Formats: sequence, structure tokens, C-alpha cells
Amino acid sequence: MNKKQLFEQIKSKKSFLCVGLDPVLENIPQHLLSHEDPVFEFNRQIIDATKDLCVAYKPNTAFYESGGLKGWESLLKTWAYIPEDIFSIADAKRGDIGNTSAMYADAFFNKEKSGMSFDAITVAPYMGRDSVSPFLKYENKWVILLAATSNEGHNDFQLLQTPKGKLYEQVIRISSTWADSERLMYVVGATRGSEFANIRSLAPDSFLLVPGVGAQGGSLAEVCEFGLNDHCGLLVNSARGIIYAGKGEDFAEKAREEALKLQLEMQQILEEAELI
Ligand SMILES: O=C(O)c1cc(=O)[nH]c(=O)n1[C@@H]1O[C@H](COP(=O)(O)O)[C@@H](O)[C@H]1O
Repeated sequence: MNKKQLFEQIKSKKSFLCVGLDPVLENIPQHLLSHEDPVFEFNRQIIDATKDLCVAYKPNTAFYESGGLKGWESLLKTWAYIPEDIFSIADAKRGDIGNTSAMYADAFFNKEKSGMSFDAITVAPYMGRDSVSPFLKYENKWVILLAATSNEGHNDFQLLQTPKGKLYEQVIRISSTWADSERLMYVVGATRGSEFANIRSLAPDSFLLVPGVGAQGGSLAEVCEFGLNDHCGLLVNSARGIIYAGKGEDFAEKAREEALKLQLEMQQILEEAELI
């Protein structure tokens, strides 16, 4: 899916919601545990209940890899179940020397080899250009580079001053010479409210993947005040706040209710910004 198509989806659904599919077996409602693949069944019902309210799904691969072979199978089935017109993000946070990154790119983009072909993958920028470029070799696929993350430890490295500004600012400046905003997005945590104006000045046209609303306490209104651009430019992710809204047989309905709250808030924001 390209940038224009993504914005079209945002306009037609009046939403820039990304639902995080981060299932933990221990938190899955009891009644699903008798299914052959409880993790996939959980995701299937969450997707069915939210697919008209969101424009993206983001399975974080850690939640599948931790289950070994079975977990990987659940990820494959989940990817295959995500509707074609919904942006799919493998939140894998990969990045290594070039030939290794090429294997990671195959794992998430090359359906013939791996069985999966996500629209995008999250990548750590730390190893530099040749660790990121193998992902960019796939046409029509996106790299989402970690810039200003939502976690407490973001200040250990990301805020370090370099002669040309903070380290995360340099990540954005330098990486924007590797690919344009048609291929590259940045992760900016919703908890980094005060940095959004700065990030927008560095990456005015880029989509930002914004995790951290819901369970991590980030504010959607604050993110949008400086984060919106003329094609929305935001994909706001919530996982636990949506998928664990209910713990009983009605978990999917409860998930829908939470997703709907965010979608309605997003609709109002898009209307006020005259984007829809
Ligand atoms: O790359 C990410 O998606 C990510 C970056 C970041 O800075 N913070 C962050 O929380 N995430 C991911 O976004 C999701 C957040 O989940 P919830 O806190 O449950 O909504 C998890 O999959 C995290 O790994």
C-alpha cells in the first residue's frame, strides 16, 4: 500500500487507528483455550470486531516468537487474515549487517520464501545505512525506523547531544537521505508529546507510527496538536488498551468499544483539521 492509498483509507474510515496484536496466552479468555490455535482465534475475533474502525494492524513479533513454532504459525495465519486493504506492520525491530538484514527482509516481505508479506517492518537504525537498505530493496514496502520511542530508557541514547543536535534528530536527518516519505516512516512514542513539533519540522511529510496511547498513558490530543500533517501523517497504535478491554466471552465486543472510542476521537480531529 502506498502513501496515497493509506491516506485514502484514513479518509474513508475516518480513522488513523492501528490495532496492536500483541496476544499473551495467559491473558487470552479461558473459553478460547480449547481452540487448536487460541492465539490465532483471539486475533481472528479481534480483527473481525475492529476491521472497520482501523487502518492498520501491528503484530509485535515477540508475542509470537516466544511461542516457538506454534507462535510463528499463529503469526503466519494472523498475517494472512489481515484484510488486504488494511496496512500490515511486522513490529520486529530488526536491523543487522547487510546480508543478515536481507534475510530479515525476506522473512517479513517475501511471501514465496516465508509465507508472509507485510506492508511494513519496524527497524532499529543503530547499525546505519547498510543495515536498513536491504529492507528498502523491496518495492512498495515500508521501513519504519525507531526515532523517539515511548519507553523510559529513550533518554539513554536518543536524547544524547551530538554536534548537530539530539541523536534521534540525526537519525531522522540522515535516514531521510536513504529514502523519501513514500518508503520511510518513523516511530515516535505518544508519550513524547513535547517532541512532536520538533519531529514534524524534521520530517514534515512522513507518516509517524505512534505507539503509547492506552496502556502507556500517551494523549491522542497532544500527539495530534503537532503531529498531524496535510495527509494526516499519523498511525496511532494501541494494543493492550483494545485487545484486553474485556476478559470474558464478550472480549471482542469490548475491544470494539475501545477501538470505537479512539476512532470517534480521531474522526473529530480529522474533521477539525479539515482533512475529511
Ligand atoms: O515500535 C513500536 O511499535 C513501539 C515503539 C515504542 O517506542 N513503544 C512501543 O510501545 N512500541 C510497541 O507498541 C506496542 C504498544 O503496546 P501497548 O502499550 O499495549 O498499547 C508494543 O508492541 C510495543 O512493543
